Amino acid sequence: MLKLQGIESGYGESMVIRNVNLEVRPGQIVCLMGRNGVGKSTLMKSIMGLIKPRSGSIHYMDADLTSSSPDRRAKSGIGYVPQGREIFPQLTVEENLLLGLEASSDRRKKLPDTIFDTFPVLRQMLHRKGGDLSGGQQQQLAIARALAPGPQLLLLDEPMEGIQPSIVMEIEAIIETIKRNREIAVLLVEQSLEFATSIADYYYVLDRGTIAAEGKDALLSEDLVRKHLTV
Ligand SMILES: Nc1ncnc2c1ncn2[C@@H]1O[C@H](COP(=O)(O)OP(=O)(O)OP(=O)(O)O)[C@@H](O)[C@H]1O
Repeated sequence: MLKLQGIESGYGESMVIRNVNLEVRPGQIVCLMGRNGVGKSTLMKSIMGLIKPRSGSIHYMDADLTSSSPDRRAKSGIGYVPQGREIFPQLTVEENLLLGLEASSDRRKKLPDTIFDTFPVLRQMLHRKGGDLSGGQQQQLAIARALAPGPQLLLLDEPMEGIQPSIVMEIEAIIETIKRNREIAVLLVEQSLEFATSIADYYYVLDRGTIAAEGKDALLSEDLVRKHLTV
């Protein structure tokens, strides 16, 4: 459903992503791994159109999105949770969630009830300001906001970063539920090898902007981990 071919992108003079080919199939959980600074977030932003690739193509569900705006990509059914969450701290939880609906293709105005079944804590906090939530609750809000318009593909950039272990488990459980239902595909940037290898249908290891390894083996070889993943 998502296919990147020969993607090159970067900032100003510096090229960060080089010749990346990557695919996500319907219902798959695909993990993108790699050390800090290798370009994982840059690749996610390129998929979302927040950075314009210098070459290569991005296809999603038979459409060529290579030159499309971020808004068009979101309306095509790609949800995005950036690293650092980027919720609106001055807006209430409800207002943050309603903003997520802007990305729906059918102009839906009402939040789906399933959002609150998945994230019950958000129902209790509907009228609190986003900025007053804990880090873990903000992450849940960011994921809920991305799910509200009903995407078929969810891009999650390090959702477990900087949150307490009990919430990590909740977020892992949400990703596991998504995997069980197979209705949404996920491209997940994940630092925890243990979780990534337990959940991934397919993985890519990025090193200095290129794909250094890929596959579907649940267990990554020690050699590969030492070469491309350990600090
Ligand atoms: N806005 C920017 N302007 C210029 N260079 C940037 C910008 N954002 C990131 N970079 C550079 O691009 C390279 C890749 O960064 P990126 O954030 O994509 O890596 P990452 O793999 O996601 O790392 P991390 O796990 O630390 O988030 C780094 O060298 C970084 O310094």
